[in-house]
Amino acid sequence: MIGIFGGTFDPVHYGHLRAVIEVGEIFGLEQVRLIPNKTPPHRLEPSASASMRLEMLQLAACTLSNVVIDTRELDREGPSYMVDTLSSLRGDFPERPLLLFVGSDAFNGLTTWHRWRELFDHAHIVVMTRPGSSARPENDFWDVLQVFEAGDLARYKAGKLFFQPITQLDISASAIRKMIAEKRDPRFLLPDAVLDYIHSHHLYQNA
Ligand SMILES: Nc1ncnc2c1ncn2[C@@H]1O[C@H](COP(=O)(O)OP(=O)(O)OP(=O)(O)O)[C@@H](O)[C@H]1O
Ligand SMILES: O=C(O)c1ccc[n+]([C@@H]2O[C@H](COP(=O)([O-])O)[C@@H](O)[C@H]2O)c1
Repeated sequence: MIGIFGGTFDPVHYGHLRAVIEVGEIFGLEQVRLIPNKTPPHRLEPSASASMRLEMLQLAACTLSNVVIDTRELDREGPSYMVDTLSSLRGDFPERPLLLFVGSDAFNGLTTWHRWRELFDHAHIVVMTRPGSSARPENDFWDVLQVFEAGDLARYKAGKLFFQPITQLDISASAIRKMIAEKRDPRFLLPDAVLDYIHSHHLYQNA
């Protein structure tokens, strides 16, 4: 099974990294693909450029095993729609179960994503429960798709919805950007190498 973890990563932090390790272990994933977006469809333009967000991700993930940084969204023009990304990954991995991981905050907006129903044609969706955000908006569709045994994800290539609690780390990129703009110290919320990069490139000086 292959894990897919998309994000803006502006910047990457320990909430992301801890989640990647935990889902890799829990589901016995052969690899987790970290996919930074180029043009996020549902939010303002990121503060750091795509190439800087990628460099920070590389610094953060270089010690993780079975993690691949996948640049297909950076290589594509236009909005970084996840349905296009999953369709392209399905082409690369025709026979493997694909697990798209989203935090509960991202899941709560899922029905506003571009062609969202088609996401399930290509992958399962695993919702990682996250502090400050309860993970189940009203939607009859979810009852049809939800499975309660992680083993069901391995039996099908796509199409199931699963909720997975993970260690709760109340860390967000927006809070880190704000701390830096306010000249506060965000150490231990993100890797030192990423923080050094942020300081040396004078990122996030303005909130
Ligand atoms: N602390 C966390 N624990 C679990 N999942 C997280 C955490 N932070 C982010 N995620 C998830 O990682 C994915 C990418 O998130 P993103 O890169 O937007 O980070 P963010 O911290 O949510 O950023 P921002 O604060 O700018 O919105 C999303 O699915 C999000 O829900
Ligand atoms: O495809 C969409 O319409 C879509 C809408 C909102 C978010 N996404 C993707 O979902 C992932 C998490 O989004 P975010 O905003 O929490 O970084 C990231 O890979 C985004 O590109 C995708």
